[in-house]
Amino acid sequence: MTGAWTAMQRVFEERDRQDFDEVRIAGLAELAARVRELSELVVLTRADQSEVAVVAREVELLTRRLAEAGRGIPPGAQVGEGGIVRQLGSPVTGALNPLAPPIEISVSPDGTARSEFTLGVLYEGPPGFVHGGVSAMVLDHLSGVAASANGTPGMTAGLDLRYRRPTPLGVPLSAEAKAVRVEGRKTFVESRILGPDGRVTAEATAVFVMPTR
Ligand SMILES: CCCCCCCC(=O)SCCNC(=O)CCNC(=O)[C@H](O)C(C)(C)COP(=O)(O)OP(=O)(O)OC[C@H]1O[C@@H](n2cnc3c(N)ncnc32)[C@H](O)[C@@H]1OP(=O)(O)O
Repeated sequence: MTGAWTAMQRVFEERDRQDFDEVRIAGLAELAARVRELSELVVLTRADQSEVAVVAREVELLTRRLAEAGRGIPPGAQVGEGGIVRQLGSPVTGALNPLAPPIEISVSPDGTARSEFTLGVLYEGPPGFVHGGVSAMVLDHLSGVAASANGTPGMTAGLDLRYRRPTPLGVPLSAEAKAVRVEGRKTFVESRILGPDGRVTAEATAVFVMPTR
């Protein structure tokens, strides 16, 4: 293990030492889900201006209420089926992060990381379609899980994306990633997102490098 990697592991360990039992995690996941719904309605609401102002004030009061309990450090991780590490605050998979869709990932015995998910209006790029940066985020993360599942984790050093066709919003998508080659500290991972018709919408080749410093 190297300096930067060891430092990151230490941060993870410190976060994992926090008292986040299953009940607390479930409670915070529920709160995150409600905030996610609220966020979507902020984009979609047809409420008039005065109602919007009242709701904004109420949300401000709720935020203050949580702030009164003080700020801690982000939550740690859960180890799920197949040893998959899921950071609870991740912007991709984190059940406790309202910005995360959040997507669920499983890893099959051959090391393929897979996910099925739907991305709503909060992730829109071109009207009716997923933002390209969001697709990149999903593929980066899924590829990282595949590299870890291969026993060769690392930091994303490169992500080469090809957007084949627009990725539709609000319909079931699937994605998969698999490590295809390891060269010293480098792990190459291929990944793709498929639309509901099974056609590839975006694909990527990522290289993960285990830091030396
Ligand atoms: C389970 C959780 C999943 C989470 C998934 C999400 C992952 C992330 O978001 S990680 C965050 C984004 N990435 C980063 O912040 C990384 C920032 N960069 C770094 O820390 C460093 O540049 C790092 C560690 C990638 C490489 O550093 P360092 O070890 O000094 O690299 P360096 O010595 O230049 O290169 C190592 C090798 O990789 C190769 N390499 C570097 N970049 C690339 C690239 N883009 N493509 C191909 N090869 C590359 C080099 O050519 C070199 O090859 P060789 O050993 O054959 O000469």
